[in-house]
Amino acid sequence: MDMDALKRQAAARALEEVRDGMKLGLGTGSTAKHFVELLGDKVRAGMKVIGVPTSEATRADAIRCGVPLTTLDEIDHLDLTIDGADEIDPALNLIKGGGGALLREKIVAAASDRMIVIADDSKWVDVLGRFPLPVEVIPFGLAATQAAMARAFTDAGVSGQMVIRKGKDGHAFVTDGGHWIIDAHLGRIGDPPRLAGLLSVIPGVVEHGLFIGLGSVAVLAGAQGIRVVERR
Ligand SMILES: O=C(CO)[C@H](O)[C@H](O)COP(=O)(O)O
Repeated sequence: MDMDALKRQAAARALEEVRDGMKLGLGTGSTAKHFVELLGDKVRAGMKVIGVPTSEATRADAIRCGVPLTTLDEIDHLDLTIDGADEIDPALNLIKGGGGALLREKIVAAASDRMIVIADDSKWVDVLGRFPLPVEVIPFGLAATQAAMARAFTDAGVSGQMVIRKGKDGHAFVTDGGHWIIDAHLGRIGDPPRLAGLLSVIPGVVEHGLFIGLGSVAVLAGAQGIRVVERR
């Protein structure tokens, strides 16, 4: 089975957790897009839900699929967020931000009672860090921010190249919030909560892609079927 079919299976399994009347966080990326499409089918069949999109891309998808939307200005709390991830470890720590939406994704996940992470099982890893860690930064003072990030990496026992993400036009990729992303190629992140804490206090860092304690359940689709892993 191809990867895209696995992503859709994970999305379909997560949809079983959605109940009438729920306020939902809608993730970003190819797996989350499947979820939004399947949710649109349910809405057309009469299900009443309302969603908060985590990116302009997801907003457009949700509108196309007929999913009613609101914002975290109008409501301050969500029942459930369903989102993809770039890596998931056994503690359900995540690396997110491959699609550049990590800031809104984290705000939405943090406003939710539960977060279901949907993925094909290639995203499951023993230790986070093979996927470059996205860090959303303010362009002002970039060299100083990168120097502070390098010190944080040393303190957390990791190291690696920092690459400013480029868009298709060859210029710096700009997030929905107007910031840039540095992809940090760290290899193995032995203590993700420690690194998360060290990055969070750097002034030029808007947010980082380590999601610690936010994922409640992971739904992983693989050749052998679907595995549901709950955070202990
Ligand atoms: O964090 C994300 C976007 O910022 C995505 O959830 C992550 O990149 C996974 O994407 P995909 O489902 O396309 O593999």
